[in-house]
Amino acid sequence: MKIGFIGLGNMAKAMIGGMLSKEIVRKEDIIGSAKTEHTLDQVNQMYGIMTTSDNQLVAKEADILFLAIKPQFFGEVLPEIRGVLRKEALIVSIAAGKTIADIEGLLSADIKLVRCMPNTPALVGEGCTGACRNGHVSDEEMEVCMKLLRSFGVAEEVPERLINAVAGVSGCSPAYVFQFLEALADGAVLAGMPRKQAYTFAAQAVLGSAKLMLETGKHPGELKDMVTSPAGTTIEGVRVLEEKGFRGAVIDAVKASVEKSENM
Ligand SMILES: NC(=O)C1=CN([C@@H]2O[C@H](COP(=O)(O)OP(=O)(O)OC[C@H]3O[C@@H](n4cnc5c(N)ncnc54)[C@H](O)[C@@H]3O)[C@@H](O)[C@H]2O)C=CC1
Ligand SMILES: O=C(O)[C@@H]1CCC=N1
Repeated sequence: MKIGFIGLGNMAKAMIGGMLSKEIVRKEDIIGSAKTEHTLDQVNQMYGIMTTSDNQLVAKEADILFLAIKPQFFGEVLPEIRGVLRKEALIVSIAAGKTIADIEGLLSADIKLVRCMPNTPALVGEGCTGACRNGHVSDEEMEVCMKLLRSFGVAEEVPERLINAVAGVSGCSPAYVFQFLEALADGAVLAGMPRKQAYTFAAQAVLGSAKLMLETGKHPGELKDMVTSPAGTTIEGVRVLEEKGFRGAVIDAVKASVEKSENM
């Protein structure tokens, strides 16, 4: 099975890195195209996959073709590959904001199409992907696609109406988490900790908290209460975050991302 990537940017590299590390596909089975020589050389050297500037070659070869370009370039790139796609190929778009109807409109209503929303932790096998499909993708074909998406993390099928919510909660949120991590570490630096150590402690605290929630299945409020001793140190910090509108700000950030996806 040949896997094609049109676009070899941050998200494609994370997915390819994740797929190869799980040995779900071999590097010989991946071919990718991008715009600049620099990217083509870089990705070829990083992963040993075949790279080319020829989008049509990738589209012709791929059994599963990932559209990993920015949504703004769909109008330019999709008409370029429309004529060479194989009828049985599965097209998988990872673009924010581009609906199944948009993509069918640019390619053909007859294509087998999956629209998904991954995230960059795919690079370390901890991605999170929501995926939906059009009516031409059979259960068996979807399972093959989901297996590929699961090679770099959690992947679940969702109705298309929830794809923008997936973008908000997991596609975009690594950026919010990194903002939080940077700030958390700054707080530790303010208290005298060396910066490198502060990043390790901040990241491990977030990793451990996420794992604790996933593995215990406990409500986040209950887990918060387990940290928060009466008249203790944590409640002081919790009070400040509530005063500053931390939770409202996070909800608004997700809402803004969802709305941007809707209006792209
Ligand atoms: N970065 C992220 O965290 C996530 C990105 N996405 C989606 O992934 C897609 C790609 O995003 P990024 O990887 O962040 O962008 P990027 O800017 O890092 O990569 C885009 C790639 O497309 C290539 N490209 C540009 N024009 C091209 C053309 N005409 N033909 C072939 N290749 C061309 C560029 O050379 C580059 O390799 C977007 O549609 C985005 O919505 C989805 C989920 C998360
Ligand atoms: O910012 C973006 O548009 C992309 C899509 C989801 C995450 N990054």
